[in-house]
Amino acid sequence: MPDIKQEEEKAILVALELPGMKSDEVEESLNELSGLAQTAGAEVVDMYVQRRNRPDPATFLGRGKVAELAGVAGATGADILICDRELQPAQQRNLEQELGIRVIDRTQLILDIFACRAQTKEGKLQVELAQLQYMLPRLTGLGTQLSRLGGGIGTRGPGETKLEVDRRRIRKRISDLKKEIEEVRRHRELLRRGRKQVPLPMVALVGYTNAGKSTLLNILTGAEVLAEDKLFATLDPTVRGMRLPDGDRVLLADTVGFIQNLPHHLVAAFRATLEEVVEADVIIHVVDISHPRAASQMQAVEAVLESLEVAGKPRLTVYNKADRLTGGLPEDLSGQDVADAEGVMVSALQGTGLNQLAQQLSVLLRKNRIKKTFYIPYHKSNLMHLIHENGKVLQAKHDPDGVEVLAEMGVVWAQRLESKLKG
Ligand SMILES: Nc1nc2c(ncn2[C@@H]2O[C@H](COP(=O)(O)OP(=O)(O)OP(=O)(O)O)[C@@H](O)[C@H]2O)c(=O)[nH]1
Ligand SMILES: [Mg+2]
Repeated sequence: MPDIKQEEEKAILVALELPGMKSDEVEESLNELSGLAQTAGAEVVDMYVQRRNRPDPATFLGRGKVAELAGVAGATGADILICDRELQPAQQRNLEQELGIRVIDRTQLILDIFACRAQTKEGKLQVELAQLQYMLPRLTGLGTQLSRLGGGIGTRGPGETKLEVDRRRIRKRISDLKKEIEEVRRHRELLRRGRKQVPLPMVALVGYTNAGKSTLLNILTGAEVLAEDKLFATLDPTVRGMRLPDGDRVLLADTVGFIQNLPHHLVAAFRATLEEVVEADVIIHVVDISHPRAASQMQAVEAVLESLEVAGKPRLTVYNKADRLTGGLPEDLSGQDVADAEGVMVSALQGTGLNQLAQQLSVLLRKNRIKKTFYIPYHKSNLMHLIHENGKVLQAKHDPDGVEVLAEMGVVWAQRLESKLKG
């Protein structure tokens, strides 16, 4: 088949170092942006960090830097400038005007990657929704997102009327998309309920993008999820069964990778993809222990887990890519950090440490499953579903007012049931 791929776009990357930021963190974030740009198919021709007290309200970067970049853009034949921070619509427009090339920010870049990678219907709908929501407030005045890319004569953008039509169309599409997503979600909810009939514990693999979650899922379950050295290889959740050494079966769910500075509305858009995490009984946090910024990646993941309100769930930390640890632990991670977290070292690639992983998972599940007797009065018998969905009934004794149930279920659910019985 002929290769019809377009020539790679040439990209210049810029970041601002504002007061209070650490140089090496700005640098690392810029490197990550470079990885994202390459994932999106761009060739990075230059990277800049500018120190400033605050972003220039009109052009984000300072005057001098803008002039310098205009020269660089000409000399390198760059097509696009990517900023490692969310740009105001006006800043974006002004920069484009002054540089004469396309300007986007980290959010748009991530959205672009998501757009290329989403496989399922739900994933695609979510990406489109996030893109439109991002675009809507940016549709203002001269030179809009929809029209300004023409170049040359006639690039002055549509008049207000056309703009209003565009806005209305986009709002309509947004509301249609929301309905469609709701539809798909209901369907997934049914699937999930189906899974709960078989009361298997759900274990969610979470972690920074590229940590090796999909590779781990594949080797543990024999699945064939695309795993590659690109950021955001996985956008759609995959769930597979896995048998633990003691015979227990669990469901293992792969999830979308997290990343630093992932804008809030993006996290919201992908909430559905993260439902597996919210629903999970146990969370496995996969860490790329060979990454120089392993500790700050762990913190970024922690922050997302907190925002999903699942930070308190039973947790296992898996330090992956142990095969690449030739020179000791990454610089920002102390041995103590590793020792403190309940964790296990593995190499998903070479298949080492997997037995310990399975064993620790068994222990964790046992520890967090308890047998307990509840008295459920008939007027609260709707609460029985909590047991049926999240555990099993071992014995039941009826009397005129209710039923005494001996149940085996996860601690989390047992606590929830108890508080509902009291309240
Ligand atoms: N050396 C080494 N490489 C690994 C290991 N596990 C995964 N990788 C590589 O790391 C890269 C990313 O792996 P994935 O499994 O796609 O990572 P992921 O966490 O699913 O990434 P996203 O879906 O993008 O969030 C791939 O090139 C893997 O081959 C490991 O134990 N050792
Ligand atoms: Mg993956």
